[in-house]
Amino acid sequence: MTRGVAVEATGIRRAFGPKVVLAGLSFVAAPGEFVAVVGRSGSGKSTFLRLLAGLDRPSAGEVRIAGTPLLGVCPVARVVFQDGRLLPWLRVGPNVALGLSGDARGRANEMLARVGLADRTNDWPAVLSGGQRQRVALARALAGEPRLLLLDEPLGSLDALTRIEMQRLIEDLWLAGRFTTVLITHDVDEAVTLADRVILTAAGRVAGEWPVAISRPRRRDHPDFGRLARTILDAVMTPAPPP
Ligand SMILES: Nc1ncnc2c1ncn2[C@@H]1O[C@H](COP(=O)(O)OP(=O)(O)OP(=O)(O)O)[C@@H](O)[C@H]1O
Repeated sequence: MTRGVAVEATGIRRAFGPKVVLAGLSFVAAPGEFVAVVGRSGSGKSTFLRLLAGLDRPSAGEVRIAGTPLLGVCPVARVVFQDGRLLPWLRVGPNVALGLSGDARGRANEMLARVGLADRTNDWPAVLSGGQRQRVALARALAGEPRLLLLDEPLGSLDALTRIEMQRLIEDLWLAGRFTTVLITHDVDEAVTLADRVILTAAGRVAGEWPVAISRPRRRDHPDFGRLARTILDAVMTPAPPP
């Protein structure tokens, strides 16, 4: 059973003063789908994610979550940012439980165990490694039982090995929870490893789209993997006209 919601963005335009960042972007994700977003730096990926989270409003166009127009902060979405954004004055356990009430607090410990950090609940964020901090951020997002998980380069600051471990963890958690997931990444291999579908943003729109039909867990030495990753990378590198 999927817990994920349908996501629909139609004709999204977002300008900051004269600067047009999104120029009529349209996007659909099915309930429980895992979509990765790649694109050059500055192509509007984070802006798009913030709009899906309801942390920002489009200048024109509409976002619908589970068929309902999004008018404020999306109540069923949780976001994980690159730096984790843990509160330094709260220990790990309270960071994960933040915003949860009553019975839901038990889930904080459960999620810490799921990300392998059950024994770190009394530690301060400052003593954790970068990978551990991102695990805590993931646990915090998942403790809120999101039906839409929005990941903005969550593994961008991690070393290569930790990154691969975290990719496996994200895939396992997603397979177990089947929340709809949108992952922004600069790493095309990461996108092809994790996503059901990869989209490319350029010139303020979705400029390319590739379903990933390789069975999970995916191996990078699979012949289709390298072929698809090269095709996507070539598209990312192709210069786009301004929006
Ligand atoms: N609040 C804002 N005010 C003005 N300009 C903004 C604002 N937010 C984003 N921008 C601009 O919009 C453009 C797209 O930014 P955004 O962060 O969405 O891109 P991105 O694709 O996520 O980039 P990166 O991959 O480098 O994180 C950039 O040129 C950025 O400077």
